[in-house]
Amino acid sequence: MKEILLVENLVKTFKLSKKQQRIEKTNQRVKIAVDGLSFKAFEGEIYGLLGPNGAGKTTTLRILSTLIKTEDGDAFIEGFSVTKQPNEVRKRIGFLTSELKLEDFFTPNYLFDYFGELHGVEKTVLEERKNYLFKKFGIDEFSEVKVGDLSTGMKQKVSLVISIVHDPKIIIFDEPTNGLDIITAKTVTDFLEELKSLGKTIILSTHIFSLVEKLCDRVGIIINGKMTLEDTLPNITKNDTLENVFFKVYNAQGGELEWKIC
Ligand SMILES: Nc1ncnc2c1ncn2[C@@H]1O[C@H](COP(=O)(O)OP(=O)(O)OP(=O)(O)O)[C@@H](O)[C@H]1O
Repeated sequence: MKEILLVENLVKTFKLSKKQQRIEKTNQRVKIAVDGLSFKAFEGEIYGLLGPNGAGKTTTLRILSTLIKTEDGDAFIEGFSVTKQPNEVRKRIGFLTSELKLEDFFTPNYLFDYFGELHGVEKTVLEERKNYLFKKFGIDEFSEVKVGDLSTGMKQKVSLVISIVHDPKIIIFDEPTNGLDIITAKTVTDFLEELKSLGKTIILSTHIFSLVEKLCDRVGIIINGKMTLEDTLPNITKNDTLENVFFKVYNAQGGELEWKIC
């Protein structure tokens, strides 16, 4: 198996404002969001980062996507360092988060072309890719409708196709089905499986056990910014459910329960 992603000892801390201290119920001025995190992902696999709210999943994925800088350690995508070669990394990754907000004024058609050109995708390739993806996600009917007038699900689908406009080798999804209705969520999860079958590596963060059980080849459980358990899904679950395994690990860490109900 070819190693596509290598994450070594990432560390990220945030200064907490008074308001954040109140929310986090702490007097500490600094929050260690990611605490020496390491893991690997291989070609053609779906890797799930599973963890409760505030575990450090989003922060980790934002470091891998070169949106924020790590304070220590490094991560390598096809051997390129996120700290030293961010431009090379950006060519090879697509990043999607439900927090991504597309500009309301533009149409899906315009945005796809704009980001495609930004990534230097050749015009005929871009057109072919757009036709395929817009048809697949039912965007073609809305391609000239301004984003501001689209439904939430359609906006999310547009964000998804734009995140992969440059056909990246590794696709990073932060909570890929968050806020989607069941039909759109299924379209997205089916598409993740299709990407995997094309040899792409997918890293996704989630707190939904069933999503991990359905999709992921390997799983890393993050608690308090630390990797507490990492293995293939069958090795992690053995004869148990992922949920049971997770709570055993979580309780062993002395964690307080803070888990979204899905
Ligand atoms: N910009 C920031 N400033 C201060 N604290 C932050 C910032 N970003 C994240 N944090 C804190 O870092 C910790 C990890 O946050 P992160 O968003 O990475 O967790 P997560 O695992 O993605 O959680 P969730 O499932 O809720 O999205 C949390 O305690 C969060 O409040």
